[in-house]
Amino acid sequence: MRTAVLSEDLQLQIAERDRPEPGENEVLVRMRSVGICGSDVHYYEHGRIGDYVVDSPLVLGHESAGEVVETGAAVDDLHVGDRVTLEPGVPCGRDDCEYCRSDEYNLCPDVHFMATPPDDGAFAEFVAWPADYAYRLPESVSLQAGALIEPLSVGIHVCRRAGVGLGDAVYISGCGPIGLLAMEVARVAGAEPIIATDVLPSKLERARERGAIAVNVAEDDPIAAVEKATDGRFADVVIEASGAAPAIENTLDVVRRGGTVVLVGLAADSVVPFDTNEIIDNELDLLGSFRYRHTYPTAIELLANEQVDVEGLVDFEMGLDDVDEAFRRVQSGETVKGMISFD
Ligand SMILES: NC(=O)C1=CN([C@@H]2O[C@H](COP(=O)(O)OP(=O)(O)OC[C@H]3O[C@@H](n4cnc5c(N)ncnc54)[C@H](O)[C@@H]3O)[C@@H](O)[C@H]2O)C=CC1
Ligand SMILES: CC(=O)[C@H](N)C(=O)O
Repeated sequence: MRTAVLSEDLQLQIAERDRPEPGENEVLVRMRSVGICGSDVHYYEHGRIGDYVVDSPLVLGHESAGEVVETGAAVDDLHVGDRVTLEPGVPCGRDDCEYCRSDEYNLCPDVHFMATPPDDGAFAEFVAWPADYAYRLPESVSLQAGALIEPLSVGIHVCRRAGVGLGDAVYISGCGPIGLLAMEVARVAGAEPIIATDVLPSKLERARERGAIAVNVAEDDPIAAVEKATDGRFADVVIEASGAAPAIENTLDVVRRGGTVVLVGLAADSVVPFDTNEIIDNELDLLGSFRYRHTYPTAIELLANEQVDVEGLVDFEMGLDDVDEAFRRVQSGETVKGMISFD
């Protein structure tokens, strides 16, 4: 089968690999649609994210959907022909794992996560995956939308962490896929107004189309903008989804007293100055949000009910053979989401 493999010297090339055999609790999925995530592009450019280093050939891609073509002997709830999306993180599930036991499985330290060294991802014609982490898609949900359940899940988890609710003023910095999808979920939860910031007009336009007050922080003062939008009250919830140091610093200036700040964007340099007394004086809840847990069924429902739009994020779709060109397009920074489709 064909796969797109990133070599140790950071060449992204098509390589032939053996088609995997599904284990007894696995399904074999013929891939149909796989999104290119910022983390894929980061590995492609730098060969590492923190301690995860591409020191042997790695198949990228973790936003995936396809069709079941074979099932393991012990799988009885999925069948050949089912259209599925794959949750890319499979925790260890051991009884002595505190996180798996407590159901905070996204925090399992021994998770296997697609396209995170040494675990291969989904830019491959076939992927064998545990059936427990493969979710059937209703007919009304396209395979492209199914693949984008992964970043949508990040948005659901961040809104759950923040407890976004009816009438909350939500401020989101960063209008990439994560910021925009957090915005979609916040809107469904009843947030109003939503103030979104970025430094690129093309990204801000996507936020505006989705009903947000869009602020270009390269030109305008975000603090004044949020003050005006909330009649001086400031944001109930701040979601930082850019990873940019100035935006992270800014979070404390745009949140109301007693409000919540959730950091989801990963900073290139995680040492960002914070006025800790401000956190205390204003009794802020400062939270982190890491991937997601129990979000796939919710995401499928949101899509089936047409409550959120994920396909509107997609700028282009290319075949697996053009994967390198597709990565270069995403690298330009002007697109929100590029997809690889399979024949
Ligand atoms: N915590 C988690 O579980 C996850 C974290 N991430 C992280 O979330 C962040 C967002 O992911 P994507 O949307 O895929 O990235 P992205 O790179 O597509 O989007 C980031 C956006 O922030 C904008 N930006 C840059 N400087 C800014 C500033 N000063 N103020 C406001 N916006 C600014 C950029 O122009 C860009 O549109 C990344 O740091 C990524 O690594 C992604 C997935 C999961
Ligand atoms: C940080 C990422 O972008 C990636 N989706 C991950 O969850 O590792």
